[in-house]
Amino acid sequence: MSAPDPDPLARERAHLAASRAALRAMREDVQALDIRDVTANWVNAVVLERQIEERIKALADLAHTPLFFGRLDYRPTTQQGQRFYIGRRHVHDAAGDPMVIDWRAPVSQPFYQASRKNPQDVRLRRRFGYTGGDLTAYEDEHLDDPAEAETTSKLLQAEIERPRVGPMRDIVATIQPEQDEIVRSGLTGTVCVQGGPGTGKTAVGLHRVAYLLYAHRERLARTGTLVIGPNRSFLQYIEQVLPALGELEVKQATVDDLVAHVEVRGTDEAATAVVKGDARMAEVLRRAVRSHVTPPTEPLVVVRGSRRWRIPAYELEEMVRELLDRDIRYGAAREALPQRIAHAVLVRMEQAGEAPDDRVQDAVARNAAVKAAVKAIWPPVDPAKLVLRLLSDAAFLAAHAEGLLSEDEQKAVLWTKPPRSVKSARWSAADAVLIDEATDLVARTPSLGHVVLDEAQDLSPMQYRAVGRRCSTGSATVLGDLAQGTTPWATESWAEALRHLGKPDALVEELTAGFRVPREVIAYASRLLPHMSPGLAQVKSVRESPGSLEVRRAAGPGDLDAHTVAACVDALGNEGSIGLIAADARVPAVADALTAAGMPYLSPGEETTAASRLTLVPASLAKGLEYDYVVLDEPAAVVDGEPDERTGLRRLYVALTRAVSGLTVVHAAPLPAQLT
Ligand SMILES: Nc1ncnc2c1ncn2[C@@H]1O[C@H](COP(=O)(O)OP(=O)(O)OP(=O)(O)O)[C@@H](O)[C@H]1O
Repeated sequence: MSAPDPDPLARERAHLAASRAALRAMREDVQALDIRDVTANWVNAVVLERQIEERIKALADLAHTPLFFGRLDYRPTTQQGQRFYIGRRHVHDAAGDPMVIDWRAPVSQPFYQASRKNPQDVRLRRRFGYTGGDLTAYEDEHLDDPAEAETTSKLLQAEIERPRVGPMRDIVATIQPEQDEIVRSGLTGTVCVQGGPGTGKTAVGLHRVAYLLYAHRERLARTGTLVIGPNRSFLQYIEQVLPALGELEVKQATVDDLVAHVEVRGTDEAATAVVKGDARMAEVLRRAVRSHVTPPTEPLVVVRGSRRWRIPAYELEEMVRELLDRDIRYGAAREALPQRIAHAVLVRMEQAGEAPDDRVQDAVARNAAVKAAVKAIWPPVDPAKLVLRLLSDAAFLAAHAEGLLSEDEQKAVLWTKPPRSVKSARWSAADAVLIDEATDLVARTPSLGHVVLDEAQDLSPMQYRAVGRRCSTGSATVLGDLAQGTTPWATESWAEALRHLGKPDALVEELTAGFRVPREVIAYASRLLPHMSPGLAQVKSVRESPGSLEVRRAAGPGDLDAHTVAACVDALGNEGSIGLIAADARVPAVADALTAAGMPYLSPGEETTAASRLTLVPASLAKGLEYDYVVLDEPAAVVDGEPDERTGLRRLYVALTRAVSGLTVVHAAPLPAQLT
């Protein structure tokens, strides 16, 4: 046993200073690189220079981001009793010895996983607390001391409650064991995470990407990674997390962005969108695309020089049948057909004693008669025009929907006033997904290496398919909460969703510990659960914050705006961000009331700053977002804003679960009965 350290904090600060100096030296080394001798040409030099610039950027020492946040001391018997500092990036000294280890490295894993039950050879785990950029505190767990009492980390609590300004931040310092398991699960498997509000699904998904990029950098650099979120404001909210972890190459998109083949200007009735989003539409489209193939009835005659070569109809038909039977895209088959025909011609030439070479084969494939035959047998299909016809031409739809869609369902998807052209059509979001499916039937959509799909519960089967084809040869992280499904087609079961995604073997994990919402607030919101998602467990909040919930009643509807504004004024008395959530229909009135009171406010997605902390959030955009304090205006209006009660209650559940530190509910109308 070594003697107790008289001033541990000073020693840790010294290590921080030394690590910073080492990082500076690493940066200076890169800056001093002279590439004149090693680059053969100008292009090489430009590429190398860019890489060097990126490396310099990656080695920046951000004053407000702690360089390390943890320390592991191994037992003397393992890792030679080594001590590792865990941080956001790897730092080494002049001799190449590590000063800080990347949180994603295998030796860092016990920082997240080791417990008294399974210490994983760790003797001491130390967590560091920072104020600004200064190391100001630490917390120790002696994992080999059975007598030491199990306590919840105060630093974790402080980290969660640290007031929010600006976009979402990373959680590397405090990833929990069950979260870490998902973060570090392998690249080849798809993981689906079911978790109630604030259980860290989004955080886990983003950290998993960072981990996978570390562990499989080259492969993913080649194939690409993508994070899919429900809307722009959500993507803006999360966009800083990966760059803060040093990952700058991950793309972000909504599902609508992925399928933007046409301009979306129209909307569908719920019943129509449900049918258009149903997986049976995929089969309707498949049939419709393949219906363009017309089996040949005439022989094909190819003239070359003085000779004529004849391919009989039955032989052409065989080629067509063979191409149709294979899992090959319509467009690829269309390209293969002329080559098949040319091959048949060449066989005949050989039989006639000619010795054609490869150039002849290509020439025959490009022969006008062959081209004309292919055009007649296998004409090009324009995906948007095909969908336009399906939705306009009742007979065409009926022919391909036979046995799949009922008459009523067919009626539901048909346009009452068919548009004249693809350009003039008022395409809906669901139509764009149909066009994406048709596009993929014609030409295979390239697959990425890994896709994170957040708020997945809201996708239709056809949307799952659209996402699935973008990771058909890669893997996915699917994140969602069945209780927060608010679309008419929201999924009721992950098994079904994963089937549509094309990943039926995905592992489904559940997160149950709630980090965002205080206990009192989650208990209040969970009263809705039995009425909208029976069977789903209530989130267990890790945080007790008495006094975090307040319900205020206005004397009458005329007083509601004033009460809501007053609640915002009170909330602004606290530090951090304030979200004022109101039913979409109430937003204009609430906005006017704020303006009249001289209170500036932001829209979701606009970054909160110390000077501007209040955001007015329509209930329909609240999903995935969070604020230190939330004022919820008129819950009954939030419920009434949806087409049915269950969706209304789910929307309310989302709105009630956005607060980190406090929720004030303001109402004039009676509260929904399920809440009281
Ligand atoms: N291990 C953790 N340490 C610190 N903070 C955490 C941890 N896990 C989650 N959080 C925080 O809890 C909050 C909620 O996390 P997140 O938004 O990822 O939850 P979610 O499950 O996606 O929620 P929702 O279902 O509402 O979208 C965030 O502020 C996140 O940073």
